[in-house]
Amino acid sequence: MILLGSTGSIGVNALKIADQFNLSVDTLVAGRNITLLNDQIKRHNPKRVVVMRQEDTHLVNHSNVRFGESAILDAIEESSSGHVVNALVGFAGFAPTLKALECGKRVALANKESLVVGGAFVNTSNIVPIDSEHFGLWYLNQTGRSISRMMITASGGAFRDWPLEKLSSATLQDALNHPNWSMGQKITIDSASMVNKLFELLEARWLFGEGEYDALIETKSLIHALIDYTDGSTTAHFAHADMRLPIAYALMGKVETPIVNRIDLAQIGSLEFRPIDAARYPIWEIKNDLLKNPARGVIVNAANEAAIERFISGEIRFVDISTMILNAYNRFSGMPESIEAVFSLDEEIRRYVKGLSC
Ligand SMILES: NC(=O)C1=CN([C@@H]2O[C@H](COP(=O)(O)OP(=O)(O)OC[C@H]3O[C@@H](n4cnc5c(N)ncnc54)[C@H](OP(=O)(O)O)[C@@H]3O)[C@@H](O)[C@H]2O)C=CC1
Ligand SMILES: CC(=O)[C@@H](O)[C@H](O)COP(=O)(O)O
Ligand SMILES: [Mn+2]
Repeated sequence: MILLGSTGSIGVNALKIADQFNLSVDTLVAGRNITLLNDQIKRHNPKRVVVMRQEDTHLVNHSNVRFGESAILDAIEESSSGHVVNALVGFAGFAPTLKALECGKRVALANKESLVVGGAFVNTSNIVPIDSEHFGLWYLNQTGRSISRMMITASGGAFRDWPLEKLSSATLQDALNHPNWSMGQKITIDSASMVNKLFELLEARWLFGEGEYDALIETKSLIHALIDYTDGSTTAHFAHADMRLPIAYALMGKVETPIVNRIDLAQIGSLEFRPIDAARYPIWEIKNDLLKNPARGVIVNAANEAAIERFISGEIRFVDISTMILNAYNRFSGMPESIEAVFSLDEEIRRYVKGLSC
């Protein structure tokens, strides 16, 4: 496999599955964590390595090391492996997804931003999602029965139990305190604002087609997806919160050995469900409009990434992230009609959000 983002949360879990099932690792792509990358190189012996910055290349223990965005695209093209795992974070993952598909490779896609910004322009038949909710929907959706609605669950994120009036003082450290999952910084912030769930609804729309999609909070993250059938029954996908399960399926298609322990419901005792409230999660206001106009995902994504950058640098508050996304969403009414337009709209919106005052 060609593993993009090997040193991140998904990348590390993908290599655990590679270890468990003896899968070969052809290419490793990482950002700045060169110490971990060197450990991975020693263990998995890839043919080529790409890192983010030129100044880090001499620190990498490999004879074929390159750096930067275009080196990632070259590595995908050169590799004889037919499998790309895209675990890069953010819009930076979009061009590699396009390149992998263009080269006819199968993409195990954790980088949900690729579908959020460009779902209208990619053929998803060569994409397998690495996302617990979409894995759950896929897992349930093997019956051929007539479906009336697909539901995904949200944990509610770091602030689900905070008094609303305290949210304006939330710090970066507070936002990173996810109740159930251990993940990278950006997606953990997206969970706290509920942007992650908005993205996942779009992701589901592109992967499974038009239909009714919604989300609700399940506070323990033990149920990941539910399917309502036309006959009135509902099925739910339960599994412990561990990404090795979706990753194993995305890498191998079929899994017949235990990946996670089964859930003991008697020990769990109870589950709690809550609706997603727009007073706590203001971006939820645009859910229905966005699902009707999914190509507008690029606006939300660019505004979100630009606002998160400002939040991390201490320039704006956590609550300003949602305000800035809504501002951009209302200001830019257009919809991209090509991949080129996705890239230019992305840039335009980032510039706009960087200039917003709050
Ligand atoms: N974590 C999870 O459980 C889930 C994540 N996802 C999605 O998967 C994607 C990855 O998430 P996650 O693993 O949590 O994120 P992390 O931040 O943990 O990992 C991101 C990875 O990308 C690398 N990277 C970042 N920028 C660059 C760049 N410019 N060039 C090369 N490498 C780069 C990082 O390198 P380094 O660390 O070395 O700097 C790291 O290896 C996101 O889109 C997320 O939404 C989806 C479902 C679940
Ligand atoms: C592990 C995974 O799939 C994440 O996308 C998870 O769903 C994030 O948690 P939230 O439910 O809090 O968004
Ligand atoms: Mn998810």
